[in-house]
Amino acid sequence: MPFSNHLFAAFCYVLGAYALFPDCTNGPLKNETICNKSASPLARAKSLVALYSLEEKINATSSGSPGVRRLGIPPYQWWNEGLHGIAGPYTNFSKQGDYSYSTSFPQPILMGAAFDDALITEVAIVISTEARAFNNANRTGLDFWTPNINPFRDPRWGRGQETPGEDPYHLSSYVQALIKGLQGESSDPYKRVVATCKHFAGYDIEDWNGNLRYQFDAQISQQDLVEYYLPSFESCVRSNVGAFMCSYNAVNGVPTCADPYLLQTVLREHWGWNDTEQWVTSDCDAIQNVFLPHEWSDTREQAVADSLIAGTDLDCGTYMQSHLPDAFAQGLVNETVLDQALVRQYSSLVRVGWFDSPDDQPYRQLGWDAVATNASQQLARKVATEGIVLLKNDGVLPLVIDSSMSVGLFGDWANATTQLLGNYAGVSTYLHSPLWALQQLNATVNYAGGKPGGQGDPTTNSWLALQPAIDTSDVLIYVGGIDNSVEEEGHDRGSLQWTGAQLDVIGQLAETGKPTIVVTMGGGQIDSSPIANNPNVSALLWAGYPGQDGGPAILDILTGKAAPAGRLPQTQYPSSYISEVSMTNMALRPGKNNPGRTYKWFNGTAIYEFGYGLHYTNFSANITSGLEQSYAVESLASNCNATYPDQCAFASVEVTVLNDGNMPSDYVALGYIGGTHGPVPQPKKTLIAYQRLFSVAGGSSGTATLNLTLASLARVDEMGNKVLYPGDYSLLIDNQPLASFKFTLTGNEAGAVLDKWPQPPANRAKTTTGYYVAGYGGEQDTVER
Ligand SMILES: O=[N+]([O-])c1ccc(O[C@@H]2O[C@@H](CO)[C@H](O)[C@H]2O)cc1
Repeated sequence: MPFSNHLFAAFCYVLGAYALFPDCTNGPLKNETICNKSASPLARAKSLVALYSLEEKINATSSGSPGVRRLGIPPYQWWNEGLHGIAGPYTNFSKQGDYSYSTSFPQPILMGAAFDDALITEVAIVISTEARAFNNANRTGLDFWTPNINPFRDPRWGRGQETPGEDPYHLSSYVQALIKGLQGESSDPYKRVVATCKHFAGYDIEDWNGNLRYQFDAQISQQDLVEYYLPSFESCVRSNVGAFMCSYNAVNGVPTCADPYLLQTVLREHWGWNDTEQWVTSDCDAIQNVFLPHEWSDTREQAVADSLIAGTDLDCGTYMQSHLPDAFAQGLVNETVLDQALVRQYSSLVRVGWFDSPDDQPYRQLGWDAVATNASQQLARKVATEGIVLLKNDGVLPLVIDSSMSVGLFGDWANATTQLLGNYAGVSTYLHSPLWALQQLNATVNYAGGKPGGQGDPTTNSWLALQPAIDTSDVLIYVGGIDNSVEEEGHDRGSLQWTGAQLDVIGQLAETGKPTIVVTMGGGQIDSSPIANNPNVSALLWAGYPGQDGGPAILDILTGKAAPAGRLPQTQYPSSYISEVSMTNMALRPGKNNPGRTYKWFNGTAIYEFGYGLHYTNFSANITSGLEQSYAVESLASNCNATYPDQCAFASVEVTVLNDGNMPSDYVALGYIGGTHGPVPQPKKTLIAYQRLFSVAGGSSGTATLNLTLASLARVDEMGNKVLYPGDYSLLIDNQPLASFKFTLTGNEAGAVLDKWPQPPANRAKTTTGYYVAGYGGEQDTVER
């Protein structure tokens, strides 16, 4: 469906006065199993689907499901977004008054920089609470197409801002915390909302040199898939996430929405994702793309049949609605597969309580007073503050800003409004810019920011008069960087350099010799070496897209009201990096025309490394206890009986962190495994645990507990197996190896396999027949194509 049609559908939906929920008390279904609260979600959903005609079933494959009036099933819009607050094309914010706004948190790239998983759960609880309140007012749905957890592999990616960063362990841990807050505990009688892990898999190109996301075929080795592209998705499965979204691109020749290997063999069979109440949606219009431009299927009918059979249960769009009737007529698909898809959808709606009366569940009582509360406003500011990263400081920070001071404020972002939010934002409670925040502090403010739209202008013509503001100020603050005019959905960056005239202006400020502080914004890192290397620039901060209270959060850090402790969630590469590797090269390890990707494999020198972040004080980390010197690989592996090797404990390491300075500060302990073991080349180091410590007072210590499992030690072989290898191991905090934590594993050079990876079928050609499709409720079917 073209964009304009989606907009039209959104318009109709927002205007439509639909019934909210099926009426299981008085409606036509009241005596059916679907309304029986003591029956299982599977039995309830099956009973409903059994009442549908084929036409009604086909209609229900669309994200804009029309419902079935004769059965009292209202329309349901599945497409809802919630990346950093409720949002999306079908969420209805009033023009004013109740439900006219909600809480807008920072973009995930900044939330990821906080390395504070408990805080992410708190954020997600606010989002799911606000979602429920909006849903009760018929303004949004109960499932949300968030999180975006494709790892931020290449700094050019226009949507890296939507992710927590580049490291797969970090993403996996973050997403587990997030899903817990969005959905609630697995044991809860009702899910808060359904979360959707997207985009499965290998999706991280928008439009780079004519390589469009709708068409791109990502060539990924099994080793890189298991090591890098899939762990965050596996973490979703273990978090019992309710939905997955397959992506626009193909992986190794097969469009993901039509790939039974990814959707069935990996997702449901190998990882064990629930087969009866968890569903896969396509990305929007991705099923159409299976036909064109992928040309995977020869006809439109074949494309919808291929996708449904492969395991895509819902179509964002109307392509299945339009073409399934002919696919059935041509015998390309049977009703068992369609029933399976619908049973998954409706079981999921049972789990959020769609069919049950408001008295049965707390979430149906939530109203406007649960939205944008004081506590959620404070949380939005806190998470931004926790994420901000201090990259450079000659001692000028923290700044005392009082009425005696005259502060010059410059840059495109100084008076930012919606820029603060980044993409996939709803309507926020307010938008507090750095200028607004500075004006609350009682100092004299000399503002000379760029005008909106100045990003593309390589001159300072559109800027307010700089010189008078410079001359009358004691300290100069520049707030700039990039925004969604440079990095966005559908558009990757062509350069990692600062845009427009920004560096010229920063140079002009620094030349005065007055304290000059630069705050850089945006999701993808920009090469800030000219700032890092300029001795006249006193300080540099990175603040991502900081959300509705971004300005106050920045000022909290600048003034020392909060101490900086965020860490970069992605590598800041030199701008030459992008001429050394094509964006379409998915390999992580260095090789021909590839200097390697991420902190693990990049063989050049980063401007600022992943995990980098300064404080207003000094920390040193150490451990008091050592480890046994030697372990046998075989016995470690054979003693590990848990379903997942990372549930088998190896060691719990207590790291003592001393604050050597005066200021209290948070500190993020990032624990890495280093050493020489397993296949070559070796990664420089691998993040395996982290913990944020809070308010460690000057002169005292905090303790971080890093829980190491066998998965912390495992490496991935070329076939994608997770293997425990003999060799030398060390534990590092940041780049500092802990002297007393070194050990060896002994055993056969081949190591011991902890998790055997299912290989893709040798023949993945489109003519393959007889794809295996697991049936629901224990039955299994092989569907002939
Ligand atoms: O036609 N449109 O209006 C439209 C808008 C956004 C869009 O992007 C896709 O939709 C999002 C659904 O969650 C996915 O994250 C993204 O890849 C795809 C299509």
